[in-house]
Amino acid sequence: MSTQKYAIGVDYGTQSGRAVLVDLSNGHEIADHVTPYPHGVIDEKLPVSGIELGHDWALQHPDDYLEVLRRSVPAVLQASGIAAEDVIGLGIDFTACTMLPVDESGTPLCFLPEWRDNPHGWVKLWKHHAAQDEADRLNAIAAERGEKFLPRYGGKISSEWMVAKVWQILNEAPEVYEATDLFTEATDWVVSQLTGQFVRNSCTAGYKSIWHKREGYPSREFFKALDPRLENLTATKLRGDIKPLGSKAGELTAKMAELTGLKAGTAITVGNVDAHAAVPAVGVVDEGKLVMAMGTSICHMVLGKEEVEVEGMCGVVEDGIIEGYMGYEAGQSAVGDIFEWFVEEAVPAYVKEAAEKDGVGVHQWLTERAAHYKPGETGLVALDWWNGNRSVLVDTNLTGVVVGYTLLTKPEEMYRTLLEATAFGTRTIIDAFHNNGVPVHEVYACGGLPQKNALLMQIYADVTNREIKVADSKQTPAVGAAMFGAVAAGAAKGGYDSVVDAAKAMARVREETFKPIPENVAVYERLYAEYRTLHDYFGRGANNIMKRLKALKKEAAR
Ligand SMILES: Nc1ncnc2c1ncn2[C@@H]1O[C@H](COP(=O)(O)OP(=O)(O)O)[C@@H](O)[C@H]1O
Ligand SMILES: O=C(CO)[C@@H](O)[C@@H](O)COP(=O)(O)O
Repeated sequence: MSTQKYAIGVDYGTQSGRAVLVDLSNGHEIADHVTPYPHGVIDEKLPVSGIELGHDWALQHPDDYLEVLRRSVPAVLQASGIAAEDVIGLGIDFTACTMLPVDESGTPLCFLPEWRDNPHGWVKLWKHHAAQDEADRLNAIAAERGEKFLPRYGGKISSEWMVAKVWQILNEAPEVYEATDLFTEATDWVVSQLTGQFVRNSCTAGYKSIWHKREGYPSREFFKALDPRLENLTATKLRGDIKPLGSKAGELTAKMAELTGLKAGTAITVGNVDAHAAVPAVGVVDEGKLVMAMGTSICHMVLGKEEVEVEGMCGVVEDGIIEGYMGYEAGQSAVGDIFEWFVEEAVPAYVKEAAEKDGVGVHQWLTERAAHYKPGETGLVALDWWNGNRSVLVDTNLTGVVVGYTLLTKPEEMYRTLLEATAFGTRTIIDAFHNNGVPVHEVYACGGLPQKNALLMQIYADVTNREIKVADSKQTPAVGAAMFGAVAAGAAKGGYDSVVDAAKAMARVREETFKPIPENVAVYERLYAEYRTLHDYFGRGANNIMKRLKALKKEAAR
């Protein structure tokens, strides 16, 4: 056994899961391994039965999560050559609210033949948006009752979150609701598979299940007002101990030790959310610094001392990110996903052929050409609502808009416009925090996008007029998860006693930063004003055309 100690972080993203083995003395990533989910995002048909899913559905297969443990954990152990006894802790982070129904033995209902062909027996992925009716009703009832929790969630509970999703199950498949012993976040379920015991984590409970450190869940009366059948939800199907981030959920079972190659008894920390785990991994453990986890979507995280109200934020949770601070979260529900839509669905054949001929990906081909344009030169501006608007409008029924097309518009101009639109979405969020008592002085970026697209990052620096520091890590959330794993192991075992200590030793950002270019900032101020006009016009009820179009579409599909 060496004195040098390590931890493993496993990051469960939207398309894949990845394990990273991290040196606890300096945060260096010794080995990483990605397992694409065999079933990916299930949004058209159920596996096996081929049963068609409704509009706005997004499911996953829980065995895909175990597959990541089966493949990626042994792979990082093997690649690193580190002895299993020197890996003292493991932490996971996940997309959220990604939830599933399980029976008394903790088995996902979709594993059981009697529920396999019912879409409600499966994991509902964070971006499952088919519980909007329930979310709308929940928000109306909470507002009418003057529920104190509502302002903590920016005035609206999202259809992506636990209660809306549970209520959808109850409404559409009461038999599945009945057969469910627990509704659990996927992050808590995977931890329970590792340790053999079920504990919830305070982060997802706080941000996604309306739980409060001092006040607990909303009252039974509130749930009864939603639906009498939900009156006892929190004491029954949402029951379970809720432990703070970094605490030990349990130890690795012998069965899981065999499956992963780790030692039985390795400390396993409670589950965490991907974006939240990334915050200490870039060294942010105090106020004024906003962290963007940039991938298919963006989560924006910032710490504060006071609890204040910010329009449309996803939530403020005490100790929700770092102990001793109010953790604020906001987000954009599609960013990389919009660029991917463009590349997959809207690019002419000549672009794909040219990219192939040049031996580069379509994103890169478009980006190289888009970089030749100055801000404003495309004559275009867009609203980034391809997957609704998470912050600050909190409305999944909003859709995308591009203004300014002409017969001369080029694909690279459209691509640049989409990059800019997402930057304007982020600017709206930063302004909402900064102008309402949660100052944002510095911006940090992590996730896949900062590594993939420097033009995008420069646009973000120019649009937000803030310098952006980028994580010096390919897998920031996983490194954060490993840090929490090291905290669960504790300093006596070679880990850390707090995540602040872990961050001091292990967090890293690159030296090179993206600095705002004054002449770009000036033009983007003007373009941003145009964006805000469109944003308020289409997003705040002056013209509900997006909703009318969606309603027509639904009617036509019937
Ligand atoms: N060169 C690029 N420029 C901009 N976006 C890109 C580029 N290459 C891939 N993407 C986008 O990156 C997203 C994936 O980001 P990543 O951080 O790897 O995933 P995840 O959010 O699942 O963790 C996809 O939505 C894809 O469209
Ligand atoms: O909503 C949250 C966190 O609160 C994320 O899990 C969700 O946006 C998915 O993130 P990714 O785009 O997969 O990184």
